[in-house]
Amino acid sequence: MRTPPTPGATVWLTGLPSSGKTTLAQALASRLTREGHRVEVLDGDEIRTFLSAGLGFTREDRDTNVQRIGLVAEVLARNGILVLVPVIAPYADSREAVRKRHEASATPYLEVHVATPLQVCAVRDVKGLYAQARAGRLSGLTGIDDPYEPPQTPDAKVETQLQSVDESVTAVHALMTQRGLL
Ligand SMILES: Nc1ncnc2c1ncn2[C@@H]1O[C@H](COP(=O)(O)OS(=O)(=O)O)[C@@H](OP(=O)(O)O)[C@H]1O
Ligand SMILES: Nc1ncnc2c1ncn2[C@@H]1O[C@H](COP(=O)(O)OP(=O)(O)O)[C@@H](O)[C@H]1O
Repeated sequence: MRTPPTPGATVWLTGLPSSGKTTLAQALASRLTREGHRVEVLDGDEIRTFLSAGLGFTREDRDTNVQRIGLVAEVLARNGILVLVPVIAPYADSREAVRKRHEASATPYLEVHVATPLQVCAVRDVKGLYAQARAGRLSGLTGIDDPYEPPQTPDAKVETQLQSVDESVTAVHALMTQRGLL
């Protein structure tokens, strides 16, 4: 007898720039793929090059970006894919709308707060954005002079400043298993 297929799901990784969203999503995707799952990573930078081309970083544009990504994620997840979304999504109401979209189709949705402290993110500064902001060459950087509303009740909180990438992957993987998604 065939075992029933596991459902798809969206796992949204929200957090500051350089918090570890992309690294965690890619490492988790590799593990899930090795385990035989169908996985997609909706990478913020790639989405902004195509699906959200032309959008900037005003509140309105970020909301539009997040809702577009939420729609694509829900469509994929509803059709059995595990969708990992490493996107800042700084506004709580915008994240809530994405959760509601998933609830409306009974599609599993997990919100993971990649809760690396700002000071650690600013030292990592993977893309040099914090340095640009310090030098006065970039304004509206999330966490510096643009808001980041931390999730009040995330499904998980990942403290990457205290863990290796493997440990963070294991934590999210364990949550997905516990919720019956794997
Ligand atoms: N002003 C400003 N604020 C925040 N981030 C900025 C900004 N300008 C460019 N970037 C780069 O764009 C990436 C964020 O895109 P997202 O689509 O994830 O952001 S959002 O959810 O629409 O707010 C983000 O990627 P990550 O560093 O991977 O988070 C940044 O590299
Ligand atoms: N436990 C961890 N999880 C994820 N990233 C980590 C962790 N520990 C250290 N890092 C490092 O933090 C940086 C995060 O960068 P990135 O994933 O591009 O962040 P973001 O996508 O949030 O902007 C990478 O250099 C990564 O190697």
